Amino acid sequence: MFKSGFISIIGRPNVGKSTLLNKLLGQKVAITSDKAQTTRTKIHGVLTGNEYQIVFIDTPGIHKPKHKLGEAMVKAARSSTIDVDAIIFITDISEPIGRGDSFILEGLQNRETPVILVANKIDKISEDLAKARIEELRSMYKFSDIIAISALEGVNTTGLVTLLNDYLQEGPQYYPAGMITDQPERVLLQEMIREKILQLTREEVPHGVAVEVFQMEVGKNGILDVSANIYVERDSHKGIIIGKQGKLLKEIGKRARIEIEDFFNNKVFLQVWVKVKKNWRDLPGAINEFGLNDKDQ
Ligand SMILES: Nc1nc2c(ncn2[C@@H]2O[C@H](COP(=O)(O)OP(=O)(O)OP(=O)(O)O)[C@@H](O)[C@H]2O)c(=O)[nH]1
Repeated sequence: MFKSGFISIIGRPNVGKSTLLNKLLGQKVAITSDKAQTTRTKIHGVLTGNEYQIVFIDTPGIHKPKHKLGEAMVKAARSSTIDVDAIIFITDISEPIGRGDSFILEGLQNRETPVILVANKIDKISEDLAKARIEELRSMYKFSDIIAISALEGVNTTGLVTLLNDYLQEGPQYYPAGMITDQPERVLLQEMIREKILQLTREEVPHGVAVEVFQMEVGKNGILDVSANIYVERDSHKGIIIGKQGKLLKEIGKRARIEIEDFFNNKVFLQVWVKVKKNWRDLPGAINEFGLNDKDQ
């Protein structure tokens, strides 16, 4: 009997949702960073075994939105919990349980969908402390299962897949076996470039960055030509991203090119430009244009 199902991964920003998804799939489909609010849209990741298929939905971290983009992100995360077979509520167990966690759990009360507590980052704290925090969480919600893992180090992640199999139902294979994400290649490239910006800049800048790949074609010489615009919200941010004598932009381009070459197994010529689009995170038009609206709503 073939089993399948949809499982949504939700939690506060920065708890490790995307890291978990990538680990479960054995391939990077969602970018990660040490900055909160890295993921901006819902991302489907597909795990296919001999007898099962799990479609994971990675979501933006649930937070108090400060602009229209934030509102769209939280809406995307919330809508992902509807019509799924199970919800993974993932938390960073190395940090004290805070208002952010209880806020999400309150929103999940009275749901019929089972909620699995995934206590992540156990590599960072003692077992006793992890146990105490898990107990505290258990008193806040009636979880259908609880598992402690390290998404980064892959501790207990296969155990999680085994556990998730119990939540699947007899059903079709929704995606072909070799497909691991529904994101178009263009979007993957945009995200790869944005990840490098997140890695190389500090708090204020990366949140206001959007990347648009507007050209992607293999030239006669066999090299893949990729051209992209990086949009920032302020002139000062443009200067930061370009860096002294263009150094930072060069490094962003270099790191992104290496990853894109690796992804396509092809030589790549990457060109990037930095443009200012004032306060785009509050412009519904720009959010639509960058594909950041929640399409299911
Ligand atoms: N030590 C440790 N770090 C982890 C673990 N899982 C994730 N991280 C780190 O936590 C940070 C956030 O990880 P992400 O996967 O981007 O978190 P996210 O929940 O998807 O974040 P948003 O997109 O902002 O909602 C990154 O620096 C990860 O490397 C873990 O199990 N152990």
